[in-house]
Amino acid sequence: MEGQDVTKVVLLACGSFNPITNMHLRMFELARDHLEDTGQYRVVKGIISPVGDGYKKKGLIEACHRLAMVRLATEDSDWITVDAWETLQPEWVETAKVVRHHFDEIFTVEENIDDVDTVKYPKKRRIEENNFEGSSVYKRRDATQLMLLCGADVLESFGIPNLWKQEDIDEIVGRYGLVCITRSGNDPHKFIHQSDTLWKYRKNIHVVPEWVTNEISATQVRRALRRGRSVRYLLPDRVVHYIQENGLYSAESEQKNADVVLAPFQRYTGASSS
Ligand SMILES: Nc1ncnc2c1ncn2[C@@H]1O[C@H](COP(=O)(O)OP(=O)(O)OP(=O)(O)O)[C@@H](O)[C@H]1O
Ligand SMILES: O=C(O)c1ccc[n+]([C@@H]2O[C@H](COP(=O)([O-])O)[C@@H](O)[C@H]2O)c1
Repeated sequence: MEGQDVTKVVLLACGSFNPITNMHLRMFELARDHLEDTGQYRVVKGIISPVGDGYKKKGLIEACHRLAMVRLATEDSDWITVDAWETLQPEWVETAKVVRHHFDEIFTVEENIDDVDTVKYPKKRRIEENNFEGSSVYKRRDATQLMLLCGADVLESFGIPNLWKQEDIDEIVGRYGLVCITRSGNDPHKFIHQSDTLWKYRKNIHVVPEWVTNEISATQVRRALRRGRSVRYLLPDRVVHYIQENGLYSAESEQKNADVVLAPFQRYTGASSS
């Protein structure tokens, strides 16, 4: 029987998924094992949220295809799902807003369950902490916690000057929590140590080591496809077939958005989108 102090967790992964790879799916398995090993959490759901076309990153193919591939990739999973809300927004949505949207969805469902329960039990209100200090996110004991799941490159991108808004980092890490999968070339522990913000919220950041070095990246997959090389076993078979049937990822598609001078996420940095 589950202990009183086990917190239910929903994991949310945001990214281009251009295309989804086996490593994206593996991230969820690694994160679930790591969190559940602590005895403090039970992971009840994983959500993949592909970025919309408004992100305008170079080489980003149409959202409908990226979404279809994630659907095929998660078809057999009994806990990892795809959510199209972010993907279908006409403009790029900052990640903090995406996390907030999903939190509100979970909150609404739980409040509705509470409303039904009120007939028998007094209504339990969720009390949000106004400041994000400390590790506990919500005072209501049975509330589901939403955590952002990402690779160490995304965590380290918090340090790129003006790329992320400071208040968004505070909200994501301080209010919700982060699960970060190590990636070769990144040192999340060192990065957390060197950032005052991340150090302050370190109890909300779960760093998950990937012992089997697995450097599948969507960039490498697109490159292989452009060159007519096999990508079998890097991606779920159904995704490989979808790419073949729809003739996705060519030299031409890699030039998509190449003429975009300043993509929305580069609004402050002017950094290259390639
Ligand atoms: N090999 C990997 N190890 C750990 N995390 C990964 C790995 N590949 C992707 N991720 C994480 O998956 C999430 C979504 O990633 P994204 O769609 O940008 O894939 P990507 O392979 O990094 O893409 P690209 O090569 O196009 O930049 C991000 O949080 C990213 O850090
Ligand atoms: O919210 C932000 O300010 C922000 C700034 C840069 C990147 N992001 C998100 O980080 C993810 C990065 O994905 P990718 O494929 O560009 O590595 C994607 O979901 C973006 O929406 C978010």
